[in-house]
Amino acid sequence: MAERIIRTIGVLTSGGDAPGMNAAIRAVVRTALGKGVKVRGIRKGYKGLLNEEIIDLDAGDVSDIIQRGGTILQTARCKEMITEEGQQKAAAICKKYGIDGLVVIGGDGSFRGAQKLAYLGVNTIGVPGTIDLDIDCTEYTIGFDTAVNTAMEAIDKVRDTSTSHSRCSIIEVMGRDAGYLALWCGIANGAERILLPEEEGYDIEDIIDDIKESKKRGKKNYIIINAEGVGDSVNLAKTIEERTGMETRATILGHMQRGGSPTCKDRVYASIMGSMAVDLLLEGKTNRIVGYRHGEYVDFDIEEALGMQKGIPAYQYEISKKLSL
Ligand SMILES: Nc1ncnc2c1ncn2[C@@H]1O[C@H](COP(=O)(O)OP(=O)(O)OP(=O)(O)O)[C@@H](O)[C@H]1O
Ligand SMILES: O=P(O)(O)OC[C@H]1O[C@](O)(CO)[C@@H](O)[C@@H]1O
Ligand SMILES: [Mg+2]
Repeated sequence: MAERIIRTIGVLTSGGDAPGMNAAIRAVVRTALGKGVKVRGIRKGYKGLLNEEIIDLDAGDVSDIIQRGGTILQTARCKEMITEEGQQKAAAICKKYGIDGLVVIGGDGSFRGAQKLAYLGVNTIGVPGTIDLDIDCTEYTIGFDTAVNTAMEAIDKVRDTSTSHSRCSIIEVMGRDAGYLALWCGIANGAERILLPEEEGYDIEDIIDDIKESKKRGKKNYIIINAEGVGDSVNLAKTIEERTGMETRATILGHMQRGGSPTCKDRVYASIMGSMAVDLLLEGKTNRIVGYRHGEYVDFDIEEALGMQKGIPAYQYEISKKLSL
């Protein structure tokens, strides 16, 4: 591919924040500056781009942020960016500010926006930053490791009190459309059940029979990890208590899962991916996302990346069931 001259790179974070986004921003800024390229930070994702909330970023602006959760640039969800007019306005603003390369740190939705900008002539590279782990072309997304560890630790705590009271606990983890957090917590916390948005409903009778059986076997608790996309944890708790006689509580972990200092893994992967995004732009690439596959950092065409459907690995799900006796 022919080299493109990139003089200014813009960077934004979009969609739900994810621990490690700051490490990625830092890597973009310092890699670009190291190559003599100017960096502009765009606040609040596409919303900030459309409102021209654009600042210059220097090496010092990203000091002391690698260990911080959230995103110093802030983030947003922006309906206007989904419209053609919004996309054209966004591309025109990039041109106005001399942004000839843009690094978009976010999830699948954010990449759709990046793709539209690429079609409108702004060179874009996506860096996967989402706690949902729901981008098929990459085995890793920034933030998942921190979020899953945060959820796991919280669930351990709920289990302590659940066991003490011989209760059933339904613990709702994030994931509107993606069940990876639920699956991993289910395995890591040794849950009796995992309810996933990828499945078509669940069999309440089977759960009730299983709880009754487990009570007979003398089990001291019954842990159900429920993904946000399945939801309705409070009503499910009421039904279970009424039908089994086992005291049941629902705990919705909520946004605490998205915060906190990133793990080592999130910091390191974010640093490498952020840096690689700049290298790809400088190599003349556009409309691509960075990924991690089979032990290597790779890049994919956005179209191809978003075309892949990420399902829950059936074998892993089966194992979670086998282990939850
Ligand atoms: N089809 C689309 N075309 C253009 N822009 C889009 C499109 N879909 C989403 N976006 C933009 O990307 C933003 C973020 O998308 P979304 O809310 O799906 O989060 P995400 O990037 O998938 O992250 P996460 O799922 O981790 O929260 C949207 O608010 C919107 O501005
Ligand atoms: O914070 P919001 O906008 O309610 O978004 C919640 C959604 O974002 C995610 O946390 C991903 O960022 C999903 O797991 C969740 O469904
Ligand atoms: Mg998403």
